[in-house]
Amino acid sequence: MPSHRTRLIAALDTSSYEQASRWATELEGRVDAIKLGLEFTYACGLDAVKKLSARQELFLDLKLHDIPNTVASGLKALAPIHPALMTIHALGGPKMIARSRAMLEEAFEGNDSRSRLLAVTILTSMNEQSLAEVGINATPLDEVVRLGRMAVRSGADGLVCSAHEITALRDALGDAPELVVPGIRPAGSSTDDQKRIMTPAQAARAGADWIVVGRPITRADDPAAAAQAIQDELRTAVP
Ligand SMILES: O=c1ccn([C@@H]2O[C@H](COP(=O)(O)O)[C@@H](O)[C@H]2O)c(=O)[nH]1
Repeated sequence: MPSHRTRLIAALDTSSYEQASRWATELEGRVDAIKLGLEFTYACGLDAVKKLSARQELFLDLKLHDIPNTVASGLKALAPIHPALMTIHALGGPKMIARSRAMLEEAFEGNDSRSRLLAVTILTSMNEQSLAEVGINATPLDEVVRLGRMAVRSGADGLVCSAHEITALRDALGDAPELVVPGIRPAGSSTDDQKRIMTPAQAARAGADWIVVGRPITRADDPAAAAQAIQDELRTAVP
């Protein structure tokens, strides 16, 4: 059983700067980082991302997926925001991942706190059937481990995966890659569009470095209390 602390990231998915700012304020001290993604960034822009992340650690989840030069150049443009974590899609392949990592090393010039590169494996909204729909005839588990090995070998600092794949990824890759885990649902909450889900406690016991929780926090009547309940669950899950 893992002994390290699983940290909580709140996904602030909204197109409203005021709403995101309210959540960030309410959640300060109750979450370990905030995640801003496509909705907020496209609607509010990168200056708003920078402003909102001034007080808290930032996971900038833009899931870049393009040819190697375009993705690496995109990351270079994002580097001045200095997110702790940024995402690209593992399916972009080894050259795209290697160029991205090299670009981050260059942009941060050996700075120990450079942004860390996460490769998204298989989205947690997909199951075996959805993989078959895009022509991948494999289980999510096998596909995540296959992509995870390739991504880490190519330079990813960590992976985005579901909690169901953590044990297999640790067996294959050891403790070093940072595993960031969305698809988290406290017992009894709506699954929404997520398919490969686990509770915060289950993900912590499996060894997640970070869990990502959006709607169970942001749609709660009291987001701060919802986040605190998840932190309490994480703390008691692992002795
Ligand atoms: O495979 C993935 C990759 C990223 N996400 C992101 O995490 C949050 C989850 O939000 P919930 O409201 O808790 O479902 C969301 O921002 C996704 O873009 C993911 O869910 N799965």
